[in-house]
Amino acid sequence: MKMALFQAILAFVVIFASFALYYLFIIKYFNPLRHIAGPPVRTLFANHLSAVLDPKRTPAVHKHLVEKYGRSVRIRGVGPWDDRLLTLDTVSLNYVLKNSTLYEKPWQSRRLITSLIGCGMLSAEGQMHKRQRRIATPAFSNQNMRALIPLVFQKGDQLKNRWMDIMNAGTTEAATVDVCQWMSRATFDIIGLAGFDYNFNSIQDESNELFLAYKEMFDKVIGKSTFWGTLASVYLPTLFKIIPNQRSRTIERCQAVIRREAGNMITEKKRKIAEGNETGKAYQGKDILTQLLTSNAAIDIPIEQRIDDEEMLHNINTFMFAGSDTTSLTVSWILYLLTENPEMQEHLRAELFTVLPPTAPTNLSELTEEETQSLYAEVSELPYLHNVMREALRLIPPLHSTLRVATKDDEIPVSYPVHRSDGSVDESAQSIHIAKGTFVHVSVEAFNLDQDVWGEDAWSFNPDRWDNLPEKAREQPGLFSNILSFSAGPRSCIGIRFALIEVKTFLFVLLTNFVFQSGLDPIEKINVVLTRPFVKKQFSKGSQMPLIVKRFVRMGQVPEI
Ligand code: HEM
Repeated sequence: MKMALFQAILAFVVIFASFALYYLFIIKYFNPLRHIAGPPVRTLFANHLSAVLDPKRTPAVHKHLVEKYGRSVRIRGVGPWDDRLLTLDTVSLNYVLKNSTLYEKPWQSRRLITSLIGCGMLSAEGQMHKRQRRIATPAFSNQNMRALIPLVFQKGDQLKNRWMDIMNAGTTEAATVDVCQWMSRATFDIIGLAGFDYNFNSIQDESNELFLAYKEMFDKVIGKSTFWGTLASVYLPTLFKIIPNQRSRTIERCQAVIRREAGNMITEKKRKIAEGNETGKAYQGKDILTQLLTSNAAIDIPIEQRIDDEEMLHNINTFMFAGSDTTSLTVSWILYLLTENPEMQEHLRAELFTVLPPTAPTNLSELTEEETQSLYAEVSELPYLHNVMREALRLIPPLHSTLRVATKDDEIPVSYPVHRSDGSVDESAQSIHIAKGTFVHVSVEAFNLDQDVWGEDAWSFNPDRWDNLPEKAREQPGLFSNILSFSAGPRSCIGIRFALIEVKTFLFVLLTNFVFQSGLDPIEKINVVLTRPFVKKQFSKGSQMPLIVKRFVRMGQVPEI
């Protein structure tokens, strides 16, 4: 008996050791990427992840990599078994993003997303993703997005009034405001109402249980997680089920609240739709959930193409996750960039006032629906506002980079010479051979900041560049304005129009009422799932962007009391 046990343990140790040896020392010699040049790896477990993911370093790192190793670079991922391709070649990037069945999101990123928000559109793959995207697409139509505009103005007003209250409570006309936190509350409110007809009311008061559950899950778990903690949760999920830690307990607790509340939303909506069908007065809900349920029930959708309540719930979570912080960060970074460039802030404010009728009420949400639509139509056409927005999205894309994995052996086309690991340069290379299972690192930021494309000043904030783009930049593929901030191809951002309405409306409302100035604390960019602002040396306090906000008084106008 003892002998058998000893043999079993020995066999386990031998098998484990063989696997470890194979993954640590041998597998890399089978990876075709070994022929591609890349930066050295100094120790067995060293990697290049922080160098290519830290937005404080990446512009210089990418520049250095291109100069030294060309535009197709082999980098080291988590360990020696994970040599990946970092491509800074537009043709390769375009190919990878457009061929989304060949280049999927890796199971590791999908497991991480799924563990938080379920298998909705962000993490689903294959037929499941196609089905979900098809059902959701009508909800993001132009018409539905137009219907959103009055709501965004209303939330813009609420935020403005809260800030006015903060100023009125103080002795001066200025206050230090954590723009990032407030914007996050505003975008939560909007996605709650526009997405599910659910009022988080978080601009007014942060006590809603569902709001707190989302906030806690996203802020405390994502915003403060460590690299190794995240890695452990991806590779050893069962371990945390058996021995839960604080992170897994928080997620479980928050998810229970979310499941209960989101489940109620689905049941209630279905009831309203069914009631409308019975009474012949079709339910007119304009929110995304109603649209999803309606398009899911459309007669031209075959039964097997429909999504069930569980997937519906995962997509509610997905919209909360994908549709709130991305937009609030965009507005926050724009305001930050405008504090760094006060003359641009003034120029933009002057432009915004050109479309604000002098007779307009202080609260623009008091305008009629028609007036609001026509005001937004003018706002959306303002050229400098558009330039400021796309320049900020170019310079600080909320999603710094993303990852894809090859689902079979493939040849990725290239448009630049390929540097080989033996030091030679293959000027006539047409493609790079990539093995099934290899990761491709897609750097959104590197694409947007490429000096070869955008010019020497590519790393600086210059909204005027959009009036005279270099030809190379004009030829860049991308879903929006030749940049990659909303990605490209079948997995690109479905909420882009939603986001643009929010960003422009908030800038309009806030900049016509306030002047923004840098706070006392220096802000830095840190990549925690998204590129977030932190006060320097205050990482443990979570993402924040304290700016000085002053009431803007137009000449001849008396400030509100
Ligand atoms: C400025 C704001 C936004 C930015 C910069 C942004 C950016 C992106 C990017 C880069 C992706 C691709 C992710 C990847 O490849 O891993 C994406 C996907 C997605 N976004 Fe956005 N997004 C924004 C706002 C929104 C909003 C407001 C919504 C919803 C209301 C939304 C919903 C989604 C969804 C559902 C996906 C997954 C699409 C799919 O895989 O088919 N996003 N977004």
